[in-house]
Amino acid sequence: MEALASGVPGTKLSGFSRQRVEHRGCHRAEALISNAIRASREQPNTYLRSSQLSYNASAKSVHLVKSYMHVPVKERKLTGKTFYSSKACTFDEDIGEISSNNAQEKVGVLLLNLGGPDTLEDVQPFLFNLFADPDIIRLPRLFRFLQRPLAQLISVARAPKSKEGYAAIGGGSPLRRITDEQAHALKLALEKKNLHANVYVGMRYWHPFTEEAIQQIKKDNVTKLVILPLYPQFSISTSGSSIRVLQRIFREDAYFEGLPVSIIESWYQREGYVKSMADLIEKELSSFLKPEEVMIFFSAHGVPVSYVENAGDPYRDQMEECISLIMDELKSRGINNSHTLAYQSRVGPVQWLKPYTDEVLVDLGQKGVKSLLAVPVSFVSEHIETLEEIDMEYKHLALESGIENWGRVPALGCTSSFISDLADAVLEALPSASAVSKAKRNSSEDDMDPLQSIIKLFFGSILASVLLLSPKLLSLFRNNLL
Ligand SMILES: C=CC1=C(C)c2cc3[nH]c(cc4nc(cc5[nH]c(cc1n2)c(C)c5CCC(=O)O)C(CCC(=O)O)=C4C)c(C)c3C=C
Ligand SMILES: [Fe+2]
Repeated sequence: MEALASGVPGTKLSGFSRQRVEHRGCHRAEALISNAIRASREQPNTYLRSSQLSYNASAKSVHLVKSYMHVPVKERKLTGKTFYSSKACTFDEDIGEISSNNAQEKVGVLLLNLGGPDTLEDVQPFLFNLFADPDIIRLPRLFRFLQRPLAQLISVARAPKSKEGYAAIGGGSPLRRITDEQAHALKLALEKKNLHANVYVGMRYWHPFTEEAIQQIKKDNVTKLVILPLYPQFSISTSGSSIRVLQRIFREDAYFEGLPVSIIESWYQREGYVKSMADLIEKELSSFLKPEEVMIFFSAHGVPVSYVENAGDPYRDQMEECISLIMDELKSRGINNSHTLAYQSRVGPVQWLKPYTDEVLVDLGQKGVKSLLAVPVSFVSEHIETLEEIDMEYKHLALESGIENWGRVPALGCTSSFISDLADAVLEALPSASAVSKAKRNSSEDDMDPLQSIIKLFFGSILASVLLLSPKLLSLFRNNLL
């Protein structure tokens, strides 16, 4: 192996990711290096840290290893685990022919998603799974043993309200069907691009569970795996939670420990995604009588403020960056509508990201906005929060508040430009697949001595009883706020 070029200095940065691009034939070696340098300069917030190009004479291939860093849009003090703040960066350069899989290689793509109840009977157990997730209800370590009893309590209390919502959209979530369709479309798109891969679906809170998909991947003897969460932006509560489940499984299974894996943590910044969103918005705007007067209303799923401000969740930064990329794309097409971003679907009594969608709608109506186009932006399938919350609740509220013309952009679903871009993301991620090293256990609780555990349990139980029987909590149940 002969090194051809290396080294580009970086600047003050806060995390880095590595991408390996394989290119057949060495005639474009110099061009690739200069492209990489140019691309790193053109990528906002991204800097090429180093690059190394080597030529393998026997394989007749050139390897370009690019290490580059990402600086978050706004510097925030991250007190949480830095694991959550990194993201896989990709260049939109033409990397030439990507090697299609050889005979022994079995590529798998695992799509991660939230999952939803198939029937009304599934609603309460689905909610239990959701609230039992420590990435959804983040209890202090001392109270972790309360996670499941609390999940039981909250899921039973919330089920009637959730059931009404699912009943209004046909008696269950469409998420499983749509995600299966996306998986099928992605498999076809990959085949078109010369990659034969099995595409699996792993849901976090309902069937088919991530654990089921993982068993199938092992059965199929997959030799390289790309993990693709179907959330454009990363949040601790969505992609982070699913990746945490995978990390636990991988740690405990020798097969997965040795399996080359590549995780695409977020992809809201991909040109294909941004353009596909802009296409949908442009099309929907044209259905208004006076398209130029329509306000584009991005409605993102909220998360509690504490995720962003205390736990280092990059979600809000990524969401803001995503909106500005979509608006830039629209501007480049001569579409200069006004726009705004608000957060929907808050649950429970804590503070969530603001401004809240319902409050902004009322405000805009009062200020005299007459035409509004709602754009769901955290998720790429139709689901309860688009079909019920936006199309029914928010539409009703908007019309009541003085907005006269209402429209809603559909979710991307199986839009071909979008699926084709996801396929490109998979192809670009494949070369960097590497075995997941055995993560160090960092839970001091696992190593706690038995006496310490008993003391914690004792005081924890007293506090828990006080908490659970507190008038505030009981009134929340009565008022159906949970
Ligand atoms: C209680 C905390 C919740 C956080 C944090 C949260 C983050 C979050 N969720 C999505 C996407 C979806 N959530 C969906 C349903 C749903 N989510 C919560 C709670 C939190 N979500 C609940 C209680 C429910 C159930 C429905 C309800 O009772 O309101 C779904 C819908 C699935 C479906 O069945 O159609 C999606 C999708 C994102 C993107 C996100 C953080 C960024
Ligand atoms: Fe949610």
